[in-house]
Amino acid sequence: MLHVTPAAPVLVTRSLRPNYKQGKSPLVVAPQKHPALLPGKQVPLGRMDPKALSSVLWTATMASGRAEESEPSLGESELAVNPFDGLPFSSCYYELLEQRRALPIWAARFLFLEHLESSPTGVVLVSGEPGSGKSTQIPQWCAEFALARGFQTGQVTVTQPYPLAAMSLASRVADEMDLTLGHEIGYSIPQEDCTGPNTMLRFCWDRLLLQEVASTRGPGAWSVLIVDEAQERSVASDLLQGLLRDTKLRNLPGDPRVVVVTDPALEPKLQAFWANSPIVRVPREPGGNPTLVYRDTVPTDLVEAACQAVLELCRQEEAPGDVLVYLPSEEEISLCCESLSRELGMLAVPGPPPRVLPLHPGCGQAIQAVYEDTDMSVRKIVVTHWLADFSFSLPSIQHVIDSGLELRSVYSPRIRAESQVLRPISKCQAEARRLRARGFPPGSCLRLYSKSILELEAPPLPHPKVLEENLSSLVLLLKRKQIAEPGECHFLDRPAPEALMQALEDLDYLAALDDDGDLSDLGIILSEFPLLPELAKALLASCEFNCVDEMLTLSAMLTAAPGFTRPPLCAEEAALRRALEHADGDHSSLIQIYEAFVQSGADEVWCQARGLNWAALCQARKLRAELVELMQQIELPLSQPAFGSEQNRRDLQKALLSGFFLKVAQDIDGTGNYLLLTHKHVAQLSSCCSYRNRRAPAQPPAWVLYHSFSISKDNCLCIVSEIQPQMLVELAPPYFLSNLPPSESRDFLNQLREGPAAEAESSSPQEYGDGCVLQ
Ligand SMILES: Nc1ncnc2c1ncn2[C@@H]1O[C@H](COP(=O)(O)OP(=O)(O)OP(=O)(O)O)[C@@H](O)[C@H]1O
Repeated sequence: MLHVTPAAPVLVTRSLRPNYKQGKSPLVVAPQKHPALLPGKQVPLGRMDPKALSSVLWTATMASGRAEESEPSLGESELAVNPFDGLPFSSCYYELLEQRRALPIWAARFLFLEHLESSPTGVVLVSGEPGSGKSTQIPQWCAEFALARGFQTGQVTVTQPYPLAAMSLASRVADEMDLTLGHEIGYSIPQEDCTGPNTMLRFCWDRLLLQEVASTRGPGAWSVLIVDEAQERSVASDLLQGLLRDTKLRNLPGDPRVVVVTDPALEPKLQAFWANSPIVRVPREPGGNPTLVYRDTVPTDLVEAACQAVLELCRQEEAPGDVLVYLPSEEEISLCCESLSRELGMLAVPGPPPRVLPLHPGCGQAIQAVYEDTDMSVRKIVVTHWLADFSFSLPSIQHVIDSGLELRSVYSPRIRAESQVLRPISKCQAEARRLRARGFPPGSCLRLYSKSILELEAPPLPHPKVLEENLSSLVLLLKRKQIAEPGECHFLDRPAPEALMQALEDLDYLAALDDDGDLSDLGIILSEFPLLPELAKALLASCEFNCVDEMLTLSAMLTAAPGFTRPPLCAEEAALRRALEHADGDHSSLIQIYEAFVQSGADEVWCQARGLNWAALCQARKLRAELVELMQQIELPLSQPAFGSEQNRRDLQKALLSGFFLKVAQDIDGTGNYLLLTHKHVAQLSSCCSYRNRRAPAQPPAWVLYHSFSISKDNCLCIVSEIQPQMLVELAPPYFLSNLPPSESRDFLNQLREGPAAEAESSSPQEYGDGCVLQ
């Protein structure tokens, strides 16, 4: 619930406020908050009649009305106060207001506000093309609506499918509303909560909101919930909509509203899903269509083809303007940026060389650079992938180069494996990319593929992620607080029954469910952690095995820094990296890398020299601190660091096996062909695995535990450590072992269980028996 600070009875100078924005007039004024923000002056709950609505909307949204008509003189600006903080608008506000009013969505403002007030379902749909102003303007109008109602049911929350988009939008909207980021406007993304007690508009990663809703943490109430970028079909966005439609999340007092924002391509599906809800269609931008060119064949080297196309544009004097390049993956973005930076520096064209900017999740906060207007005479080349299909609208783009492919991770529940799938983008994404080059004058869009590929191979809409992800975390959340049975919940597209069954089975093996299929006490604790269920289980088990310190590091590294390395660029880098490898396997190497990183003082240059992703390691450090806090809140014991001792090595193995017993493989012929116990699938160690890099003639370990299995390029096991089968027998639930598909490995394990292990168990219950406490 939002706590609104009453107006202070003293004079306040704006310059005294933290994060005070440039450009605001340093006037000394008495705060003049909107009456709804003053104590005892709140607008009554419930529906308002249309006249009251228009009067309240006028007051709330037109408190800045003088401002919106035209930029006032200095004397007038002293009168025009921001209704959200009672302070005069700055000159920046008026500049941005001009830009806002030019957005296509501005024409639909009053229609939207009317629907928000009067929608019979409490839900409003908004459909408009990328760049029309949906993500930046709708939240502001909802904040005005909520202000008119006194924020009685909480803040306005906007979900985004990508954390970086949430962060970037919050910063932009804070500027547009002339408010302070971290105060009235905030954002919540993994390991970063930039909100305060007075935050009334919050941009939130959709997954995080779902986690908050399911757990006991977080606000859990809102005046308006905006589900933005619904066409991205993230699991959390689809699920939130399902729960909202089933009114599982809408039994809140005070008539909270829901706004679902989408690209026009998903509009028919959403309209059917949200029957009887009004829809606001944003008028099309009047800009001309870009010239569209197809290539007859898909180039074998996409990076090279994209670079050549950029260079060609830069050589043409008649083709000024910024360029947006779409490639399939982060790796290709990096290669393309490196190559372009090299070649553009040597290009013989007048003026300064263009600026090359990557735009992908690994960029972190640096992502905002794509919006910064440095020198207008410097051309910007932004290289990106699916992240900028619908988010990150850049107004200066004139030319688009579209590879037409995307690399996505797809999970197969049958073999519990991720695969990296290179596939054509959907027609909807191709159209969104083309529209980025609309404008005055219209630019160009080069598709590095043929028209027939688009027509015959591209699906109409982006793939729903609920059909492509491991659902165990989702099912855990649904079971929490008994929000809904996964099978009963309405989804825009129902997840495959096989995927739900596998998720339930995995949770059952982890002892997260009780005999009735409800969440067990252990399951409730697991659901509190922002970790994969098996990793959360390993962390809990580490309390039993006295290795919490190391497991915390490992959990943070496995979650926040999965892509923390790239293949070494040179022999020196490879040697420095090899020095960080640990003889006990990849998990211990991760701990060792983290500790060395902390010892270096989180030094970026130290990371670069070893080919380590500095931003990912910083993220891991933040997550580790968050996990420590969570452990303390739940009153779980912490332990002293003991990394490197023999006892600690064994303890870590036990803790890991308690969560990851489903991910064990045996080398069946002594040559590195590993049989996955759960599916009888054979895989090899990944080329990054420390066991592969050992000096010959080292033998690969006979039994391993792996973190993930990918069938994409090389059918490989990633992040692998040796285990003892005896330990597996002791720590995995007995019925898991009996349920394994028939194999020599299974027979061996069952023999171990029935034979000496049983004796060992009875004679030495302390050895491995501790794990049973958690089962
Ligand atoms: N983080 C930002 N920094 C600066 N300007 C921004 C930022 N985000 C959006 N804008 C500006 O706001 C305009 C409207 O973008 P907005 O994101 O609201 O459109 P949209 O319809 O939601 O498109 P999309 O679906 O791509 O998000 C853009 O043209 C851009 O100029």
